[in-house]
Amino acid sequence: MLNITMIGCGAIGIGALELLEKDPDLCVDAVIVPENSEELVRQRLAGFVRPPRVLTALPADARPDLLVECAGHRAIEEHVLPALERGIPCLVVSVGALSELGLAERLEAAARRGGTYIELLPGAIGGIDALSAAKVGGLDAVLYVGRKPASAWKGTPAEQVCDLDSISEATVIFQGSAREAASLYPKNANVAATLSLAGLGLDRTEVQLIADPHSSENVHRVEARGAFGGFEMTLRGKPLAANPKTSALTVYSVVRALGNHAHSLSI
Ligand SMILES: NC(=O)C1=CN([C@@H]2O[C@H](COP(=O)(O)OP(=O)(O)OC[C@H]3O[C@@H](n4cnc5c(N)ncnc54)[C@H](OP(=O)(O)O)[C@@H]3O)[C@@H](O)[C@H]2O)C=CC1
Ligand SMILES: O=C([O-])CC(=O)C(=O)O
Repeated sequence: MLNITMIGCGAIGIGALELLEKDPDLCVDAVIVPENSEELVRQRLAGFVRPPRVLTALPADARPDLLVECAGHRAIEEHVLPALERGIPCLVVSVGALSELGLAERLEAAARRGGTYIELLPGAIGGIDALSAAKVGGLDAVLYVGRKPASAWKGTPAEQVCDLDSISEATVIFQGSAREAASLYPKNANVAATLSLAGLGLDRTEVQLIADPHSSENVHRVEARGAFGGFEMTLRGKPLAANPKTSALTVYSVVRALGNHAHSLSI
């Protein structure tokens, strides 16, 4: 049985914990959350058959088989980097954080020093296997179009581009490189960053972001061309009720990745 520590217990964390309870090969033994939400999370987990311990940091003597991050960019600095240094393998869902200059290299160096590895999860997007395989042969162009309900862009620079409450048509709120997209829209940068890391990098991956008052889904479209040929993919993700900015597929991606580490046959 794999012993897992999870960082963060919000929309993705709770969703994943509910599904993982049914897997006899996995045990989420502890969740790490900020100090001020410790009690609330303990209450949320009270109904679980095997409620994980709620902690604010990984104890010095803890040695989980895997640490899975479902928390946010700050948690990578606070928890993932030190865990890698200690030799604990880490799975990361806040891939957008790796758009920060130098962070990917620091994570890689920490994992090398710890003799372990860090795995970036596909989360809300699919086709990462095909894109990163295509990269081996050489990619010419990658375009990512992210379309979300207008309300999902509240609290972002999209508010300066249009009136999100009154637009009647789908409106392009950003067009540029994945690097610019990540700096302007850090909380929506996970898919763009994942595609960039798998493919052409942050500067050569083109991004278009759309606020769509008629959409109730997070729609991710990817087009790629290269020596392999080409592919076009549209993924229409249902948002999680607990956090509409996050697609439900992200929860399933976490559960799949953990299962793949525990089961004898994986795909
Ligand atoms: N790769 C992908 O495709 C996707 C990635 N994501 C990323 O996944 C992450 C989680 O998303 P989601 O669950 O929807 O977000 P939520 O806001 O619902 O949950 C985040 C949880 O992490 C906790 N947390 C925040 N900072 C820290 C920290 N430093 N240490 C420990 N716990 C912390 C929060 O606690 P508190 O409530 O106290 O702040 C909360 O419990 C986000 O970074 C998001 O950007 C999301 C969607 C897709
Ligand atoms: O659809 C999602 O879950 C999240 C998303 O677009 C992103 O963070 O890039």
